[in-house]
This record gives sequence, structure tokens and C-alpha cells, in this order.
Amino acid sequence: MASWSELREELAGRGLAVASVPGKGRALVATRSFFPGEVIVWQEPYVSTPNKISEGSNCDNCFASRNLRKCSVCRVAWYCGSACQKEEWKLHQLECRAIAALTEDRKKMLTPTIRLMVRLVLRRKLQNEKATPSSGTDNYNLVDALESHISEVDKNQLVLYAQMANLVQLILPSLKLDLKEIAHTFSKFSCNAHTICDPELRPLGTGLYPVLSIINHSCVPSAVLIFEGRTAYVRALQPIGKNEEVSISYIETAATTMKRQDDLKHYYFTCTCPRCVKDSEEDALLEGYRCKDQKCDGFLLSNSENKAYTCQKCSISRDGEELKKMASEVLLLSDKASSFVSSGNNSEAGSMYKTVEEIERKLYHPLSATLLHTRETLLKIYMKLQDWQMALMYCRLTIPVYERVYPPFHPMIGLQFYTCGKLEWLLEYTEDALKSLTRAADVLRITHGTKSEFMQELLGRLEEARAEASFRLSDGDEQRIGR
Ligand SMILES: C[S@@+](CC[C@H](N)C(=O)[O-])C[C@H]1O[C@@H](n2cnc3c(N)ncnc32)[C@H](O)[C@@H]1O
Repeated sequence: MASWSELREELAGRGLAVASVPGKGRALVATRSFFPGEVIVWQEPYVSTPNKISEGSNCDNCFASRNLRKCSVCRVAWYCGSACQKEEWKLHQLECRAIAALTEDRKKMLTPTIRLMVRLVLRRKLQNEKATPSSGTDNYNLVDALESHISEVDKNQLVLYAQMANLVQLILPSLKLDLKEIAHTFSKFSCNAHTICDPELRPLGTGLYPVLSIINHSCVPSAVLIFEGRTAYVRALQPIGKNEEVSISYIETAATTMKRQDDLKHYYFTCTCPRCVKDSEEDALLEGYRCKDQKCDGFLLSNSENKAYTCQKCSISRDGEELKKMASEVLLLSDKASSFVSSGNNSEAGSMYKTVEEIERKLYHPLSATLLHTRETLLKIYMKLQDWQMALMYCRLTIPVYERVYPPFHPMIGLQFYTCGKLEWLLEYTEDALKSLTRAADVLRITHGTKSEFMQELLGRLEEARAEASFRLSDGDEQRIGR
């Protein structure tokens, strides 16, 4: 199996090194500078699986979602064509035999996590037997070295991991597995496996990328992880200097410090990034109430026992009881609205969420995360209802908040401008569409590169909007000079 010196060599060739950082463990560090948008590192998964097993949502090999055909033997794996089937064959043939022998009830227990482990065991076996090649960045030693936090995992979780290990043994009866090691590896999955997403950040599957797993978290990350198919690319979001650590975000960062720390709990560390140790103003904006004076953008802090909340900008106070009453009304209505969403009644859900948004506007700061999420929900609902005008209105309202909570080159900002641009194009607001698509391309060029089908489509739309805008301009000029 490939050695650590091979990994060091491969990383050195890319301008990277593995360092040990007190309190963080291993870290990926730049040994040269990287410019925004530059690919720092990319990797194919050691193992991966689509999220929807048996339903055929994505090709097992390239994660494409078109022209899928089921493996006729195991009826679990899906491929978009014979090339992908061939590429996966050595691994799948072992998996296929094992799955095909399962009863229908056992097959139902084949969750993405269990399947990922089955594939991991088999991939290791293939490399050990030299049936498939290994390299400095593609070998089981890298999986072995992953952080597991096993001594901190709670008892109930350990029992669950042990049961899951037993299930893996039942699926692979011909192999004598070390069940303790398998349970330990499930714990590694929990803090190292990556969710494979499409270009619009919708989750498609799970993969283990042991080199990318060396990268630590920051709530103000210097890099971003984006997938093309199941290939993972880490690109710089800002200039990264020599000897600087490369960081990505493991969580949704448009949230208060408390929420972010809570989301990071299953990684067993407390983030000490600049955003987490800063004062509470940003949190007060994200979760706080708005000033009574609708023109004031100050944030409110409570006095003793939350009886009143005082604006830190103009000193006007709001009554705590009245705010509490409004907040519980919002909760009640949101519950009802979400049950309409679950039952597919989008039209009722839309009108109820609109009422929620109106109350929230009076209650929360314009940059509040709660208000943002309501507007995101309204955007989705009106997209489903094909009410483009309403969808555009809510999309536009989310952008100032995105620009406040995300760094300038965050994919979420680019994607929201893209949605805005597409809606404006549909509604024939050509000038606005051109502006939004330009902003989208400026951001997504950095986070997604320019080569993928997704980016080519965006750049094509941008060209189209540019041509249409200049045609309209020249047409207007011609009309003005009386032709
Ligand atoms: C995906 S691994 C990252 C690489 C890891 N440092 C290692 O040594 O393998 C995730 C784990 O790294 C550590 N980690 C990541 N980001 C951190 C941070 N900002 N501060 C402290 N520890 C961090 C935590 O132990 C976390 O569970």
C-alpha cells in the first residue's frame, strides 16, 4: 500500500503540506500562495454512495441523474451507461453478490451509511489484494488516520455503531470482520464523510475523501468545497498566502454563534474562528428584534428579566410581553403553514407564510435569520406555484441578508443571484436579469470554476441577456432617432 511519503510528495507538488496545529490536530497548509478561484486540491472519493438507494436518483459512478438503469442482479446499483458500469465493476461485483443474497427485509436495512461501509471494506480488500491500484492520495492508510473521537462518543451511539457493524458482517458473511474496528470506522464517518451535492448545493449522496478530510473548519473559511459529479474540488475564496491554513465550513454559516456551535457539536470541538470570538452584535442582528422605529436599523438588547428590549442605536424600548406574544403567534402560524407544505397545499401554505412574514417584519431585525428562512420558504413555494413575480420579490429580499452573513464569494450568494437573474429573465426584466446574472457569474466563477455544464449554462444565459440588452438598447436608439 502507498506510503505517507507518497502523500507528502503528491501534496508538495500541489503547493500543500500537512501540519499539526495545537487544539485542532492535523491541518492542510499552503506552501505557496493561491488566488481566489484557484483549485487548491481535488479528489475522487475513496468510496461513495448516492443517498437514495433502490430509487435510482443518481448514477453510482458519476452521480448523473439522467438515463439511469438498474443493475439487474442486485437491483440496488444504478448506472447512466455501460462506461460507468464498467468503471465501477470491480467493486460492484463483490457488493452485488452480497446484496443479491440478502432477503428483501435485509435489503431495506441497506442505508447509505451501511452501504458506504460495505463498499469501504470491499475497496480495502481489493487494494490489499492488488486487484485495484492505490496511490499516495488513494489508499486505506488515509482512512486509518482519520479522526474518530471514539472516546468522546456517548454510550447509546456506541451501541448503535456496534449494531451497524453486525449488520455489515451479515451482509458480508464470507469475510471475517473486526467488528470493533468497523464500529470505530462508523465514528470516523460521522466527523469525516462529506455530503456530495449538486452545483446548486442540493444533497445527492455521501463520500469519503480522506485527503480533503484533513481540512479543518472555520465559520469564515478561506476555501469552499464544490462537487462536479462525485469529484470534489476545493477552491480558494480569497487569496491564501504561503504557510496559511486552508479551511472550509462544515456547516451552514448563516446562523448565530450559538446555532453554529451547536451544529458543530458532532465534530467534538469548539470553534474559535474570528467570527465565533467576536462581540455579539452580529448575533443580535441575526436573532434579535427590530427597533420600534421602522426607520431605525439598530439592534435590541434585553434589560433585566427580558421585561423590555432597548435599541442600541436610538435607545427606544419595546415591551418584552408584547414581543413574546408576537413571537408565539408566529410560531403557531408557522406550524400551520408547514403542515400545508407537507400536505402539498402550496397555495394555502403561501398565504399563511405571507402572514407570518408580515408579522416577522414588525418583530425581527431586517437581517434576522428567522425572517430570512421564512422568505426562502416563500421563494420555494412561489416557484412551485410558478408565480414568478412573487418568487422574485422574496428572492430579492433575501439577497441583502446573504451579502451580510456570507463572505463576498460564497456560493449561496452566487446561487441566489442566479435564481434572481433567471426569474427576471422569465419576466422580461432584461436589464435587471443582466445585472443579476453578471453578479452570479462573478461569484460562481470563483466557487465553481468555469468548465462544468452548470457554469457553461450560466455563462450562456449571461451572453444571451447581454445580447438582448444591447439589442434593446440599439432598438431604442433607432426608435429615438426616428427610423
Ligand atoms: C474532518 S476532520 C479535520 C482534520 C483533523 N484535524 C485531523 O486531524 O484529522 C474534523 C475534526 O478536526 C478537528 N477540527 C476541525 N476544525 C477544527 C477547528 N476549527 N478547531 C478545532 N478542531 C477542529 C475536530 O476534531 C474535528 O472533529
